[in-house]
Parts: sequence; structure tokens; C-alpha cells
Amino acid sequence: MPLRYNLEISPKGNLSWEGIDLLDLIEVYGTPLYVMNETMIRENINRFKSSLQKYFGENGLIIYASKAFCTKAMCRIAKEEGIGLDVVSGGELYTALSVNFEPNKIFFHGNNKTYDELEMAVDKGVKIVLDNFDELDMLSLICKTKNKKADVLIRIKPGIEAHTHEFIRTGQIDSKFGVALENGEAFSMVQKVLQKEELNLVGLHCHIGSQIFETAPFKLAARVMLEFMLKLKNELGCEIEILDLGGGFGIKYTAHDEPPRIEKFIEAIAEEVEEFCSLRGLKKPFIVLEPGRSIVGEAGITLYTIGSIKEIPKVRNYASVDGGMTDNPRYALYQARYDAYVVENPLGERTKVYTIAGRCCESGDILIKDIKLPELKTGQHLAILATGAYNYSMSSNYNRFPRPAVVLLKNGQAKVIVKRETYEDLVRNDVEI
Ligand SMILES: Cc1ncc(COP(=O)(O)O)c(C=O)c1O
Ligand SMILES: N[C@@H](CCCC[NH3+])C(=O)O
Repeated sequence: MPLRYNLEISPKGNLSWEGIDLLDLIEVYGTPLYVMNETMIRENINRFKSSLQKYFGENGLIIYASKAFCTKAMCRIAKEEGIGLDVVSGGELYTALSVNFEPNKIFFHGNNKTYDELEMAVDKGVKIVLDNFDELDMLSLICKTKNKKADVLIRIKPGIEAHTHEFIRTGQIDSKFGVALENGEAFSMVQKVLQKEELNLVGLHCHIGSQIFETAPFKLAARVMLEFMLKLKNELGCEIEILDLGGGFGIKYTAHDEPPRIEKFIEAIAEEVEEFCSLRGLKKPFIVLEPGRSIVGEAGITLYTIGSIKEIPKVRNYASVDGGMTDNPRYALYQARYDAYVVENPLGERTKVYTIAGRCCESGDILIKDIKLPELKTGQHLAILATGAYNYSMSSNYNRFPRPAVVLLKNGQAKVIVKRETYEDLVRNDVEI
């Protein structure tokens, strides 16, 4: 099996990435260890940028969905690449602002933003994606109190069910996100925003789900949104500038996954926008896309040390590692599938089926269920692949496990971008009685 994700074999026969022997990396930084590949992150960003540029010229913007992996270093990479940022909390916004990210390229999402978060967004001048009527009222009050204006988009439920796991589907009617097109809900929200002098309606937004493998749902979402824009133009004389179609572009986690290339998604969206706008006489909107997983997912791996190996005859072989659902909760949450290599034996014949378990006090603490690997030995190391998205960002301190460090690789150099947590970090906010 050829190595994926630009992984290679080092002169010592170990797995290597960006010219770095991963066993050497482990010797320096220990395990568990998140490893991110800067070259791949930048390549992915540039694939999105050049594709969008090809079809929309200057009339489009990629905004990285920072929920996938949000650290100062990642925000700085996005800033250097000239893209925007999707944030969904005061914490993500704070991280972005701490590297002086241009506020007007930040889009603030969330279905229940707090007063303080909205205040911070208004003060800094970031774009706010309005989710509901309560938020609209709160934002209007904040703007009036401060005598400031805010640029807003409205999050619409386009009523599309993308074929993905139920928990990561968001565009259908039964969703906590956004306002529905049905019953005129979205229409009356637009009317209400237009009546507010302190709010400047700049765009509409939708997001249909995550890890989507088909281009058709994106085309459908674009069509539904453009129909609504046309209705607003015809009935309210309101021409909306930005159409933000969200993220959700699928990636390859295992050999079975065959996601379309990034270019294919954008080409499909462009075809739909082009056709609709020329046939129906609508001005082509400024297109925003919000990829998260497809920028960082395949550009991350996690390294673990293999501890106990338990072979239960005729049942299952468990190999436990020194991390678990605390650093990657995605099997526990979505029965997510991953692939892995043994760092010391990357191309060894895969002869035995193992379940890779974590060390949390939880039976569901599994990282990979039933994966064929070479015979494993305690003390060897495992690289779980495509863990760059929604791993570090969804990590926890359950069982009081400190979070692993994050190391960023580029051209043979490794840099710590998030330090390993210590026991002292774990008790820092505890108050003794
Ligand atoms: C509003 C919004 N935009 C963008 C994303 C990024 O999605 P993905 O990481 O699948 O590209 C999400 C998460 O699903 C989201 O909720
Ligand atoms: N966190 C999820 C996806 C949700 C994305 C945010 N709306 C995952 O790991 O796949």
C-alpha cells in the first residue's frame, strides 16, 4: 500500500513527514503528540483560493472555519495566506484578534451568542452571522447603546439533507441553526433587519453539513439561496451582496473514502451560480466558502505509544495507546473511521486485526475499531492519520489527562505551537476549600 498524505519512509525505515523521522520527533516531544503539516495546510488553502479565483475572480473569499483547528499559529497562517476566518465563539474570536487578524475578514457564527460576545464583535467590527430573532434584538440594542453599526449576514436553513452523519448535518429544517425559508421566517427576518438603521445587511449564509462527498447538495443549496435572493430583490428591492455557502467539503479518512477534489466542488457551485444568475437576471453575488476539515484534516496526524495488548481469543485484540477520546472523541461521537501506520514498521504486512483503545475510564473510549495492522508490540508507536480537524479542537481533560502538545512541521523543521499541558495546568483554576 503506498503511503498517503505525503508520508514517507526515513533512511532508518521509520515513518517520516516533511523530512522528519517521526521516531526522532517522538524522542524529543513525547506522546501523545498532535503533528500538523504546514506545507499541506498552505497547499490546501491555495487550492481553495486558486479555484475560487478561477471562477469568481476577485468576487469571492475563502474563510477558514477555525472550529476545525484553532490556535494562534493557525490563525497566523490563514492571515498570511490572505483568507478570512469563521469563528463561533468569543474564544475563537479572541485567538484570531490576538494575531491581529483583520476584523472585517472575520465572520462570527453561532446559534446562541452571548451579549458579551456580540459586544466584542461590534467593538472590533467583525461581520456577524445572525442566527435568530432574539439575537437580532440583542445586537440591535448593543449597536444602539454604543452608537455603532454592524455588518450582518443571516443564516438560512435551506432545507437540504446532505448524506452525512446525523450529528454533523445542519441544513435541514429540524436544526438548531438559522431561520427557515418556510412560513416566511427568513423573509421576515430580512425585513426586520432592513428596518434597523444600525444593522447593515451584507449577506446570506447557509451551511448544509460536514464531510459531504457529493457536489449535488452544494448546487442545490446555491440554487435555493439564489432563488431567495431573487425573491428579496423582486419583492423588497433588496440586492444582497454576499452569498456564503458554508463549508462541509469531505476528506479522505480511509482508503474507502473517495471525496471529489476541492476544484470539483467549486466548479459545481460556480456552474450553478453562473447559470442561475444569467438566466434569471440576478447580479452574481460575492461568494464566500467556509472550509474547515478540508484545510487541516489530512494535514494532521496523532502519534501514540502502544501500551498494553490484550488478545481475547475469538473475540477481539485490544491494543491500548497513551491517549484516547480525550484527544480524539470522533469515534465516540460519530463512529468515525481512521487509518493508521506503525511508526517503526510503516509498510509491514497487515496480518492482524486490532481495536485501538484509549486509556479513559470509558468502554466507548476507542480510537479505531477493527483495523488490520502488522503484529503490534508494546512500546511501538502508532500514527493515526487525518486527525488534523476536530481532534485538538474537541479535546478534553476527562479523567484529568493533560492535553498533548501540537507540533507544526515544515521543510524538516518542527515547532511547538501548543505546549503539552502539565498537571499544574490541570489544577490551575481549582480553588481549594
Ligand atoms: C457554519 C459552519 N461553517 C463551516 C463549517 C466547517 O465545516 P467543515 O469543517 O466540514 O468544512 C461548519 C462546521 O460544520 C459550520 O457549522
Ligand atoms: N465536529 C464535527 C463536525 C461538526 C462541524 C461543525 N459544524 C466532526 O468532527 O466531524
